[in-house]
Amino acid sequence: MPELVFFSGTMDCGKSTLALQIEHNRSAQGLAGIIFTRDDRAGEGKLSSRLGLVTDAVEVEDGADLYAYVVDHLSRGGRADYVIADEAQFLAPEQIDQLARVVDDLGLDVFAFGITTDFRTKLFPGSQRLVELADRVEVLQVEALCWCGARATHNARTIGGEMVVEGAQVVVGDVNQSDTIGYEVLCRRHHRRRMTAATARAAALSPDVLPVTAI
Ligand SMILES: Nc1ncnc2c1ncn2[C@@H]1O[C@H](COP(=O)(O)OP(=O)(O)O)[C@@H](O)[C@H]1O
Ligand SMILES: Cc1cn([C@H]2C[C@H](O)[C@@H](COP(=O)(O)O)O2)c(=O)[nH]c1=O
Repeated sequence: MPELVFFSGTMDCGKSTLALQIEHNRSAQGLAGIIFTRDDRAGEGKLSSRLGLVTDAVEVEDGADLYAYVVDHLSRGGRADYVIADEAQFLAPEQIDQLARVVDDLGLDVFAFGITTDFRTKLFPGSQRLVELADRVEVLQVEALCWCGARATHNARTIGGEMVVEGAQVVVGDVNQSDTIGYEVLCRRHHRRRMTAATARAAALSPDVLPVTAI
């Protein structure tokens, strides 16, 4: 049975790498896929992983109908055995419905990859719709880690290493950006306390927390 699968996790947990591996393994067996993406850090029409691999993809624009795109591709004699959608958190809920229709009406597997929640721990609308519609939600096995060593479950947005909690939901960016707007994955405890690696380091060095020696 064809399925709509949502592979979800924090930033930097290997989602795009897995998308590229699924693409590689299927195309190595002579299957053809359509790859959708939106706002990848590598630029328009790219699906990229931090391991250095990148492939071309169809950039999804506002209002694009993904079901119509696949039907049009097939009716022009193109081949499609499966569909991959990376950065799926940026898709509109209607576009997730269109992907579900690709599964149900065209009989193709759809593999969607994305982060579930934003820097304020709120669901992205596209991810919410995926959780609502997917046949399966798979959490990636590679654990991204918080600076404290615990499993990272949340995404923090940072400016100069300090966590911010206000701003637009969508700001394309990367982890390990200390000077500009960046992101850091944290465990819930440290996300709640707004404690990033930089602020934890600063607190550890602060004279307020140095041990007091009796004179
Ligand atoms: N230099 C490296 N050597 C080995 N693994 C790396 C390296 N850089 C990144 N990775 C792996 O790649 C993962 C990020 O993969 P990526 O597919 O870009 O993540 P996502 O799409 O979930 O944001 C990291 O969690 C890490 O496991
Ligand atoms: C938490 C959060 C992230 N983003 C952006 C930042 C990146 O461009 C992508 C996630 O990409 P990845 O391949 O999973 O690392 O999402 C955002 O726009 N808003 C947020 O709150």
